[in-house]
Amino acid sequence: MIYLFVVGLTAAVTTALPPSRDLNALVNLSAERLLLADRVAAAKFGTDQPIEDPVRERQVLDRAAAMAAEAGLDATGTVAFFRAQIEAGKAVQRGLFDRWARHPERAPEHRPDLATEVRPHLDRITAAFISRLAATEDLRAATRQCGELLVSAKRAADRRHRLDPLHERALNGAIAPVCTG
Ligand SMILES: C=C(O[C@@H]1C=C(C(=O)O)C=C[C@H]1O)C(=O)O
Repeated sequence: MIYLFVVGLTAAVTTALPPSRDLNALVNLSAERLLLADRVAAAKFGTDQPIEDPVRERQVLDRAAAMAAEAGLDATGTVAFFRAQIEAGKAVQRGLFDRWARHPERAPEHRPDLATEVRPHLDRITAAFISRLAATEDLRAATRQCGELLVSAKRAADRRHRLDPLHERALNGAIAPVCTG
């Protein structure tokens, strides 16, 4: 009950954004989430915590679906969008594990705490995503306009975050569902 109230309140606040004319903020959030995968990987590398955690994934997707419903977004499409974010994030984690195993000198020295530091940040990004998905609902269709806006937003995010090939490829996967309507 309290949970539903909090979800409702969050959605009411997060959907208050005016409609967007571009996809820049949405794609930027995807890039930010992928950069956070570096901290997720740093939290897990050298521990027995696996990259993939199906229980946590279910929680992320269920929360996104609940928030989508509150915001009047299509739950199936929203879950597909978050599934793409999760898969892209795991691809980054795998790439970093591989890199750090081959070059231990490049492995992070600090191990952030997944539960208290990193996942709360990911949860805030989920709420921001819902808000941005609602603000871009009109733009996100299988149209040429959406495709062009997506290419432009992707270029802007690549430049802004100076993404390396690992993150750049992952971002391609993360934004693939944006123009599927
Ligand atoms: C980010 C994590 O790693 C993986 C990716 C997840 C995600 O992108 O939300 C969730 C669980 C894990 O499968 C995590 O464990 O929190």
